[in-house]
Amino acid sequence: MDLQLEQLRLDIDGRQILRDLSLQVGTGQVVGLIGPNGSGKSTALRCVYRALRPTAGVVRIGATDIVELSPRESAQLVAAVTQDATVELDFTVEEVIALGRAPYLKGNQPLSGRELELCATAMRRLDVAHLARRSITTLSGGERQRVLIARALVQEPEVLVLDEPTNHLDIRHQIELLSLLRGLGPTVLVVLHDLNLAAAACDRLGVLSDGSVVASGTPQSVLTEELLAAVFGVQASVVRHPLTGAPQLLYSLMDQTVKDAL
Ligand SMILES: Nc1ncnc2c1ncn2[C@@H]1O[C@H](COP(=O)(O)OP(=O)(O)OP(=O)(O)O)[C@@H](O)[C@H]1O
Repeated sequence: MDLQLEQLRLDIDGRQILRDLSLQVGTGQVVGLIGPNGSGKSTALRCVYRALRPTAGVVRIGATDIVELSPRESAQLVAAVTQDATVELDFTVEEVIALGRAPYLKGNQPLSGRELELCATAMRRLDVAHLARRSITTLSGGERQRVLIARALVQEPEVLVLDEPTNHLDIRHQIELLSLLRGLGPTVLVVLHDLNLAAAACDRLGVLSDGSVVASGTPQSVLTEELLAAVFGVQASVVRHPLTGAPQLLYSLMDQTVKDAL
């Protein structure tokens, strides 16, 4: 199903954090949300997984306004991998991943054979099968991140939102994760800071600045030297990846000549 953010506005303590934010993610597409620190990326995602209710505007999945859904219905449609997910309880990795099925289970109903296979497949895809019996509290940041993504996959959502999922991951796992997102099935909205990885992994990008989408489209159309200067305040040269043709950015460190040019 497609995901639509329609004219979202969010005010906190009299300050507009999101202003008329509109963005569309087509069914099965991977759309990257990029923008400087504090531009509203995490806040926009929070509106999608209902941690925040916008002051105005609508988030739709297919034809459904998500505020009309029960928490269980919503958890069947949207899975979120967030920065602030805390897993303090002393659960094993396989128990944490199995929790992804909670929106479908009643009471203490055990997982079916199909659900156990789903968990095993997600563990293999995220390279955490060897950690199955370990306590989640003993994992490294990157291992833990991969477990939380496996749990989100097990949820079989229509829409998957991820907030900087490559944080903590080494470069191999960053590339593996972003490659995985592309063939996954659900509609994906992902916040990324690494613009080169965003260009490689996403069908489209939405650029946030000061709570609004200031540009959206293919990475090629969005990642221009002018936009990078105007929105991020950096001077970058845009070249083509020699194998894929995706835009890739080469940055210059800021000496006075560069600062003067911006
Ligand atoms: N609960 C809150 N109370 C007050 N201000 C908030 C709250 N949540 C977010 N903000 C402010 O809203 C703005 C957008 O925050 P948000 O976390 O969405 O930005 P971001 O684009 O995800 O930033 P980053 O790249 O640094 O993670 C920031 O200025 C932040 O300080």
